[in-house]
Amino acid sequence: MLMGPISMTAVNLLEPAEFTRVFGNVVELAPSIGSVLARRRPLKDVQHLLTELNTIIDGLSDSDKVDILRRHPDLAGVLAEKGLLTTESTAEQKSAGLDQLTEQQKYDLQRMNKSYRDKFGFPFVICARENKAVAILEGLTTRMINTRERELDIGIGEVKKIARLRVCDLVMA
Ligand SMILES: NC(=O)N[C@H]1NC(=O)NC1=O
Repeated sequence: MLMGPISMTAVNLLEPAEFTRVFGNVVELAPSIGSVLARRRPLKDVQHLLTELNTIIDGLSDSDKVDILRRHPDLAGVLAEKGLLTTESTAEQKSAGLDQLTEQQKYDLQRMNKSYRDKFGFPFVICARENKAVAILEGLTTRMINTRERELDIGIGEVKKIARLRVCDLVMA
């Protein structure tokens, strides 16, 4: 069991299965991304790791990108209410103050999340650690009017931001 951030030297030495275990959730519930990343080693530094990770994500087909978005839990959704989020997502949603919403805010967010999913066929994804609850509610309203193609792009951009912060928690700078 690894405790705390690890050095890049250690990252490069991890057995493939161990690497996938450690990096298997930098993209939410997408361990296959971790496995592909394992094969891109040796990695010079954190920046190199992040560049490779972004290249892997950019190289996915549109349908695989949609699949990645669909692995993300709704913000302040049913899974959050039931305490069934991943450890990472729990901390992220908390950092945005999504565990402190008023009943009205929670209702609004859940209703808008549903409209968004109905329109685009994938959930609204935003990097919660870079946004507070009010900004998330505003972002959802603004992004709702975009095209599906644009939202796939923005959503994947947010996945990369989430992944970057998760990587920074795992690896020493
Ligand atoms: N729907 C959505 O954006 N979920 C995510 N965002 C984030 O920062 N962590 C998540 O799980």
